[in-house]
This record gives sequence, C-alpha cells and structure tokens, in this order.
Amino acid sequence: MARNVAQADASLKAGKWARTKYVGVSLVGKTLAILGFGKVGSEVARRAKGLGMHVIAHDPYASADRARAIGVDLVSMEEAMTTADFISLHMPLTPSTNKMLNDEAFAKMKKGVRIINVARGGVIDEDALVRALDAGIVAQAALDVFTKEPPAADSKLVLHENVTVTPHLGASTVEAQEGVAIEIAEAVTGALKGELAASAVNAPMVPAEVAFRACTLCHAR
Ligand SMILES: NC(=O)C1=CN([C@@H]2O[C@H](COP(=O)(O)OP(=O)(O)OC[C@H]3O[C@@H](n4cnc5c(N)ncnc54)[C@H](O)[C@@H]3O)[C@@H](O)[C@H]2O)C=CC1
Ligand SMILES: O=C(O)C(=O)COP(=O)(O)O
Repeated sequence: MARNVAQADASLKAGKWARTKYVGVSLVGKTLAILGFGKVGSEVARRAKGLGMHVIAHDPYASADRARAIGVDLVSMEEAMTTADFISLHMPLTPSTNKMLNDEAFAKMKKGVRIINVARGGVIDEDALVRALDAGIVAQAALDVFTKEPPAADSKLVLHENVTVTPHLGASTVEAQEGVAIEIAEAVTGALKGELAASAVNAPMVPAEVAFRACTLCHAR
C-alpha cells in the first residue's frame, strides 16, 4: 500500500509508465498503532520494528511486560488514534469492537493516516471509511476482510482508488494451511485420547473437578 504496488502494477499492465503518479511513503520513522496486541498483532509489531517503525499498541487485555519485551508501548485508544501514521487492526470482532473505527474515530486521526485491516470487516464502519477517504483524512487503506464477504461488486470501498483489497487471504499460505491442518489433527487425536485440548474455545482449560479443588483451596485460605 505505502508504495502503490497494486495500482502501479495495474497501470503498467494497461500500457502506462506513470512514475510520478505512484510516489509512495517510507515506513522508517513512522508510527504504527496496532489495535489488538495478540498473536498476530505481536508478530506484526516485531516485523514493523525490523522495518524501523515506532510501534505502539492498544489492547485492554495485553500485558505491559510482553509489550515491553518486544519494544512496544501500550497506549490508550485515544493516543493510538491521534498519533499514528499507520493503524493496523488485529482484534477479534466482538460487540465492543464492532465498528470501532467509525466517524468519531476517523475525526481524531492524523490527516493522511493509512489503515490496514486483516482482522474482520465489521471492526470498521465501512461507510465512515469511505467518507474519511473522500475527505483525505485516510490517505490509503489495505483491506483483506469485509463486513459482507464477498463484498458487493459495486462496493464504493472496494472500487476506491486509494484502497488496496485482497479476498480474505490473511491465512492463505501453503505453510499456514498445512500448519492449521496439523494443529487440528493433533487436537482431534489428543481429544480422542482424553487429553486437554489446548486450543478449545468452548471448554474450560482445566477439568471442572480440578478447577473446583483449586477454588475450594483458595477459599479455605
Ligand atoms: N484475514 C485473515 O485471514 C485472518 C484474520 N484473523 C483475525 O485476526 C484476529 C486476531 O487474531 P489473533 O491475533 O490470532 O487473535 P488473539 O486472540 O491472539 O488476539 C486478539 C487480541 O485482541 C485484543 N482485543 C480484544 N478486544 C479488544 C479491544 N476492544 N481493543 C483492542 N484489542 C482488543 C485481545 O486482548 C487480544 O490480545 C482474529 O480475531 C481474526 O478475526 C486471524 C487470522 C487470519
Ligand atoms: O483464522 C481466521 O480468523 C481467518 O480469518 C482465516 O480464515 P480462513 O481459515 O482462511 O478461512
């Protein structure tokens, strides 16, 4: 996005040689705000540090120690919104993150901010993003996910010249798909053997009787 690769590629293939139209921006020295400092957000932070960016993150549940170890400052949503040159979204879609980037949030951002969303489309109010792009608040957006997938063929957001889009390809590498397949197979064989499923989202991580014993002990103190 920062170097207009997708637009320049389409332009050259259409027979144009538009060197001045596609002058980009450098990442080095720029502030990247990561919203959602979990598994993906932390990896993005590590890589962005390697590119010479100043990385801050907003995540109400992240540990400050873990952030410090990667060289990232945990900040408030307000600070993330007002100081970032780039904002990358990595939080889950929940009632509290739904349309987290809305008109009010865009109004606080630095003019010319660039937005990356590889989380879930619903964390952005897409109509508000189109307004922010048209107003020049958001210079560019790179979107892998959409509120409705696939988005409508005439989506203003998808067709916007300052928006780069991909069809939900975040996890689509040969290696990642193989990794997921192995992880699922191991979880299934583990569950069949009666082992605790480390990645279960719908079961307590500790058997109920162990949790109950721990609870009784802690109440007995
Ligand atoms: N485009 C794609 O193909 C992919 C998209 N995803 C999306 O990326 C998201 C993140 O994935 P992981 O890093 O693996 O999840 P994760 O669970 O490790 O991290 C999510 C982080 O968001 C934080 N969070 C929750 N509410 C928040 C809020 N209101 N503000 C800021 N942070 C908040 C959590 O504390 C957590 O640290 C997933 O929920 C999924 O929707 C994940 C993989 C591939
Ligand atoms: O794991 C996720 O959250 C993803 O969005 C990846 O989606 P996929 O498994 O590629 O359909």
